[in-house]
Amino acid sequence: MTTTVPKVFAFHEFAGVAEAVADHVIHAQNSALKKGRVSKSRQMSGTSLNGNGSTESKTMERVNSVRSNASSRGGNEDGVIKKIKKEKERRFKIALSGGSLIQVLHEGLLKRDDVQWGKWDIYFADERLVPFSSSESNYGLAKREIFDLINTEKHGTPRIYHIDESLINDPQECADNYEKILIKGFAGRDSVKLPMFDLFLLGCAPDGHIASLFPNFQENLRENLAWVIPVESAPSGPSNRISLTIPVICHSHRVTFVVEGATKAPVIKTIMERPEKGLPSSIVNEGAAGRVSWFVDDDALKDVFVTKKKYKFYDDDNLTE
Ligand SMILES: O=C(O)[C@H](O)[C@@H](O)[C@H](O)[C@H](O)COP(=O)(O)O
Repeated sequence: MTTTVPKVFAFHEFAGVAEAVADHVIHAQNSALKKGRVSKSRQMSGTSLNGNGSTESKTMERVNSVRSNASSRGGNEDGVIKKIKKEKERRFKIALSGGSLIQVLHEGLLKRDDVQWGKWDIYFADERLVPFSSSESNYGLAKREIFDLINTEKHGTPRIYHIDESLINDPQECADNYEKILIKGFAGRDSVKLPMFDLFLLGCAPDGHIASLFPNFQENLRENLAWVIPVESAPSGPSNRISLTIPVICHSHRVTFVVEGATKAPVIKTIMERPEKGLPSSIVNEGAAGRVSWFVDDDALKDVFVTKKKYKFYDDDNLTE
């Protein structure tokens, strides 16, 4: 394994992590939707976007203006109109992990006014096979801490793709079913070898697991066919789970780790300084090289020898990406 150094953004405290992660997520959203020109990057109030992200009237205004310009020039406007409509249909595909990441997103995203929730397709990086009402359910936690708190009238309703709760007693069936949900959402397996998320958000546990991929479960880490696998006898937390696989994570447009707290310092040290140990995060740092960022607080970076960067907030008003 070659050593690939990801971008590591360091923060003095938790609040800083939450704000920066929210900004990073919204930039990924704007890049995916190419809507940067509509929103103020750190807008906390002002004109909001409706459930379809761009307002219906804005799109129609653009379509009408293309029509009248084209007809005054005697040109064919169809191609341009198709492009505008296609842009309107774009969606932001994101995968969420569970754990403390959900609290970070709660703190950072809910106060931002430029989240186009109505254009989000939300999937889960992994799920613990417990009822949604359990405090251990990733979907349940995200629902209570984020989805239920979105002002959907103002920002629209995201499409949320979770596991089928009726299958929690059968990990293989549950994984297969969730894979089918992904296949449907990503235009079918025949046409895409791997789904491509715009943004894949991960935490990292003190034992080194990411999503539900545990360091000593080598077979799971080597899986290269399935998009979703069952995980049984997990060494921490609920023992039955499902997880998206390494190739799916690494195929994402952006992969972002969010890690805080002193208990994580030893594992972060190993990930950053000893990639040859092959911890799941090191595999991702290598497999998605150039697309990986880490948002880490100082406590988790204690005694870690790595180049730290200061996060710069985006100004998406002039987004051209
Ligand atoms: O269901 C899971 O176990 C999570 O998806 C898992 O991968 C999580 O991201 C890490 O355990 C970190 O969790 P903390 O941030 O809470 O330590």
